Amino acid sequence: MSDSYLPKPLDRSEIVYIAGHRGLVGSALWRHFESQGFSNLVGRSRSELDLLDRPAVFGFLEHTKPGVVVVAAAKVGGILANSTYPADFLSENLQIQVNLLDAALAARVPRLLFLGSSCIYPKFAAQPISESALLTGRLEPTNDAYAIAKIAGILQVQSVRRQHNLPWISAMPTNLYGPGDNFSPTGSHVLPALMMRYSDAVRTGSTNVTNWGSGSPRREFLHVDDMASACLHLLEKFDGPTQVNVGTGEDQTIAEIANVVADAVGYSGGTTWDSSKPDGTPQKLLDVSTLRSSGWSPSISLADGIASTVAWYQANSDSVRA
Ligand SMILES: NC(=O)C1=CN([C@@H]2O[C@H](COP(=O)(O)OP(=O)(O)OC[C@H]3O[C@@H](n4cnc5c(N)ncnc54)[C@H](OP(=O)(O)O)[C@@H]3O)[C@@H](O)[C@H]2O)C=CC1
Ligand SMILES: C[C@H]1O[C@H](OP(=O)(O)OP(=O)(O)OC[C@H]2O[C@@H](n3cnc4c(=O)[nH]c(N)nc43)[C@H](O)[C@@H]2O)[C@@H](O)[C@@H](O)C1=O
Repeated sequence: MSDSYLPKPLDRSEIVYIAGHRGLVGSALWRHFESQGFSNLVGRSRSELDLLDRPAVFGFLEHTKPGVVVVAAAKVGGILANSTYPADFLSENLQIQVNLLDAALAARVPRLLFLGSSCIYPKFAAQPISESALLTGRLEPTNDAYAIAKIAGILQVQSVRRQHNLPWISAMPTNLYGPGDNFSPTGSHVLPALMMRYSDAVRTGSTNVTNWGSGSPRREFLHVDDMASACLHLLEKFDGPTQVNVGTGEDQTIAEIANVVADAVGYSGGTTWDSSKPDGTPQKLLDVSTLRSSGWSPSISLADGIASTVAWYQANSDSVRA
């Protein structure tokens, strides 16, 4: 039984496959693993390996034989994308993760980290949300399809542990942000959207900005470089069947966050709120005591993280993903 596995430092020459290595999280994982001395990182772009192509995924993992796999590939988007395209979010995410996990099992990959999301928890879970809240209540409708796919991934990891004795683990990140984010005006998460909107207002001299929803929902944000460091920490220090929450343990209202972004870009005009857009879940603050007690805590403050990401966005605004 995998409960007997003792987590240990990873061999820096181990083959580490980062699925989704060009995305927000995957690219941060790549940077972090490189900075920690890993010399055999493997990544494949979608044009090189479409993770929806099951035989191709099996062939790739059988041939590559990684010692570690991190599943950071998924169909990801903000509240509007999730609520507009639920069938795509459900189907693509189920296929990507089932293909990767089945192929990793066939290749007997010894260590695997599956990434889910804090939206797996019930809409009205007690705050802060502990890992034990999983499957105790109804999901938030704007992202229930995506959440169900992620819950299936957690269950698949737990099932492989039980049935096949492999020490695979799962982590549930809170809302993430940082360089390399998706800056699509309709598809992105809130922070990149605010950075674009307030930067544009300063550039064009506009004196009003309109954001989505009421501004009252509370969210917790973690810089993606901290997320990458938490992933390596978990791979080296944690083992167990229960998914581990990854966050800061602090949250703010969206209106407060909007003010931080406005200040970071030097915007001094007004802000209004478009109530025709969804608020989503009222609060999503993770209980991060499991991760903290394993010896990890974040190192990038929200103010510093927003300031550096704004600077990154302004330097790269011609070439960001949209
Ligand atoms: N961003 C966030 O706030 C949060 C993210 N997470 C989780 O973290 C993980 C990574 O998310 P994030 O980095 O933000 O997402 P991104 O959209 O930035 O990156 C996802 C990556 O997956 C790749 N991918 C998607 N579909 C396929 C496919 N069919 N074949 C090959 N590659 C594919 C994308 O490739 P391509 O670039 O070609 O599209 C991209 O590189 C996900 O599991 C997500 O659920 C969890 C909580 C919050
Ligand atoms: C990470 C997480 O991300 C998604 O859930 P979410 O936390 O609701 O994410 P969001 O970042 O899109 O919105 C946060 C809040 O912010 C408000 N808001 C204001 N103005 C904009 C705006 O311009 N864009 C967006 N996207 N939101 C805005 C918005 O109305 C909401 O109240 C999941 O679908 C799922 O993918 C998931 O797991």
